[in-house]
Amino acid sequence: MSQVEPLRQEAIEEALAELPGWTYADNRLQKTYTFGSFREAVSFIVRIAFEAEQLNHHPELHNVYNRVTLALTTHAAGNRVTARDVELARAIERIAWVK
Ligand SMILES: C[C@H](O)[C@H](O)[C@H]1CNC2=NC(N)=NC(=O)C2=N1
Repeated sequence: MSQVEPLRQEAIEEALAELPGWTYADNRLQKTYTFGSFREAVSFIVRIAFEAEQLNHHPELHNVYNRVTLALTTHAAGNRVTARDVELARAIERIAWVK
């Protein structure tokens, strides 16, 4: 399936141009979101969980109080960034804007 092929560096950079705050490092797309409270941060995580299940693609999640750090990579592509990670990052951006 083409979606599980690793993206070329140029494709990753193109995608990142439309994903403010996201970076590419260690074969992952990463971003840290900061909220007003722990409750908001956990709410964000729960909404991501539903989206991840819909997409059948799951982020690595790390939470400290009001911060949530996400790392996206595709296990099925040998832990490389694929179009599925870009799709999930876009979905997460939409979720982050809905308060
Ligand atoms: C069977 C199922 O499609 C796979 O296990 C899915 C589930 N979620 C996944 N999430 C991520 N991040 N990478 C995967 O390769 C992946 N594979």
